[in-house]
Amino acid sequence: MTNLTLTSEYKSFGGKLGFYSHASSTCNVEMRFAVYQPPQALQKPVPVLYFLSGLTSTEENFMMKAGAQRYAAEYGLMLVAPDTSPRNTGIPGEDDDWDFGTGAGFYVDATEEPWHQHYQMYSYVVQELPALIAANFPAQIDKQGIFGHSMGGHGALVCALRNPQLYKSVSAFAPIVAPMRSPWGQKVFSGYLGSNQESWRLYDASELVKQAKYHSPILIDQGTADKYLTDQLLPEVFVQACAEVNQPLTLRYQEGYDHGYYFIASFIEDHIRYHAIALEKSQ
Ligand SMILES: N[C@@H](CCC(=O)N[C@@H](CSC=O)C(=O)NCC(=O)O)C(=O)O
Repeated sequence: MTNLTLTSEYKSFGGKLGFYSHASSTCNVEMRFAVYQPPQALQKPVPVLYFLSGLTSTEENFMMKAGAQRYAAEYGLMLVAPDTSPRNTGIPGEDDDWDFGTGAGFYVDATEEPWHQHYQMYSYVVQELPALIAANFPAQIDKQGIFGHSMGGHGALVCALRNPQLYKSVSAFAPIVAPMRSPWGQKVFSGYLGSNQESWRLYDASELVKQAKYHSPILIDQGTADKYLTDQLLPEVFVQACAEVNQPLTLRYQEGYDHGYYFIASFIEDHIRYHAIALEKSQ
């Protein structure tokens, strides 16, 4: 494997789950990610589905808790889950808050010191990681989809809306769809991007969708018992933005579900099927 260290590997649903580390040229520090290769990948290259996790998560949470491998094996998709931030960078205070710094890279390219040198999660996810996947795994790199949860749902929407040619499908669980209006978003954008809110717009799905519609319908699941629903997630802002530009959106409010992985696991099959169909159809 070029430039990758395999740290552990497990057989799962006839396929292979591996955890990897590597020296990242984008984040200038060691980065980690997980890859699930379905059994079909033994015979031929398969489409790739990236999952971006939420605040405090690592590359492990999704693979351990979502129950996704069963469906990835059924539909023949490779799953890739990166860590949520650089770690152990030496930046003073990087571990002080659970919603800023370590575990909270927010999928932006930081422009502010001292974060700028390492916190380049947008470029890492969109450029360096897909290049590593293409070089080291049996991946159909022209068939990539992306999804995520909460902070990672925000990241997935931003990556897809800014790079519709790279991502043929996008979906999210309880995403932060209007970070410029949410306390989490305002805190991290101030720290990573500075006070000029023009630069924040590049990382706000509700702003981006108004600039350029996405080529395919977007799927979002949102629990009604999610404690972050009304102050942090603000799905109604995205609904309004999509309506303004006639962007097809399926937003499903799931009665009684909270923000956690029991919710994600309940609807993971729908999301994987949605991506499998879209990636199969894509050119
Ligand atoms: N520590 C926090 C709770 C953090 C939390 O709920 N993280 C979510 C994502 S929230 C938005 O991005 C998560 O996915 N956690 C990982 C998991 O495995 O559940 C607190 O004390 O409130």
